Amino acid sequence: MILLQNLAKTFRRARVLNGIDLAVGLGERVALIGSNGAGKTTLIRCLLGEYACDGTVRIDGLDPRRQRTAVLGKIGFVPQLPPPLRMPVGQLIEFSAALCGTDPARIAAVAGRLGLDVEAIRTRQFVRLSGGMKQKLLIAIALGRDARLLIMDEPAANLDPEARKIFFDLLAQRLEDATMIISSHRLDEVSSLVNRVVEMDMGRVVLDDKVAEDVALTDVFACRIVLKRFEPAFAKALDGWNFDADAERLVWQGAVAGPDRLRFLGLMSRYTGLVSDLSLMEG
Ligand SMILES: Nc1ncnc2c1ncn2[C@@H]1O[C@H](COP(=O)(O)OP(=O)(O)OP(=O)(O)O)[C@@H](O)[C@H]1O
Repeated sequence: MILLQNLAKTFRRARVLNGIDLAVGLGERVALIGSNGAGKTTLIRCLLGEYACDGTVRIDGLDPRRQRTAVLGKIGFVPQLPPPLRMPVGQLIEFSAALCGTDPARIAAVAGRLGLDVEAIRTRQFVRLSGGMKQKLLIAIALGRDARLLIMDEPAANLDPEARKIFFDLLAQRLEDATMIISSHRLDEVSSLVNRVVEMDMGRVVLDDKVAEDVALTDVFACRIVLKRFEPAFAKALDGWNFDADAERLVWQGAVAGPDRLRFLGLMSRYTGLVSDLSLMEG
């Protein structure tokens, strides 16, 4: 469904994507993780055809630069930052619905589930809504249609906890019919949704893990983590995982149960700057 071959993107002289090869098939749900500036948003913008780039980008065999309308017709997209649209909310919903061939009422219904009363804000300019309200509306536009491909860039970042939960419930209802790419800083939040984790660092893919659904309930992984320096926050985060540390508290060892593996990696992804080595060995 998605094919990237030797994808590279340079802004002025800075190489931001550096030879990315990635194939995402039908039904795959990818968590795109990585620290700030790793290149996640740039990769997503290349997928949407917003940037000219080197290498190959194909969505269902189509080139998003040359066949932009056809490609965007397939994608429900939630951006990280809302566009500064002056259009009133009602008009934006009508416009988006017409563009995606869906019923505006479907969009309003999803917004309602997320706690956004569209009728009450119909005449307000989109740009004047709060950050969370904008996010809810953008999610409603992406989910209130039959897109087979959902691309979401930090979609839950501005949502309150209740809306966050409903949003993930809504996505869970699409597991059977949609291929997803969700960029997130919180792998623990998306781990129950995804079946593949792609981690980026400095414009490259540094981890590509498809095995989430193969991991048996009984699998146990021996884990060893080496830190560059000790930080109390790390020790606190490992509380409850039953890890032992050496005297300097730089080398940590323990066992991680198979089904907890993604949640554990999500936890570790918050400490990428601190970890110098991490191994998970199937026992
Ligand atoms: N339009 C642009 N012009 C110049 N540099 C850019 C532009 N967009 C992104 N960059 C640079 O590209 C690098 C990757 O940025 P990108 O937004 O893709 O990272 P990210 O992984 O999405 O980060 P975050 O988690 O902070 O959203 C950064 O160094 C950023 O400064």
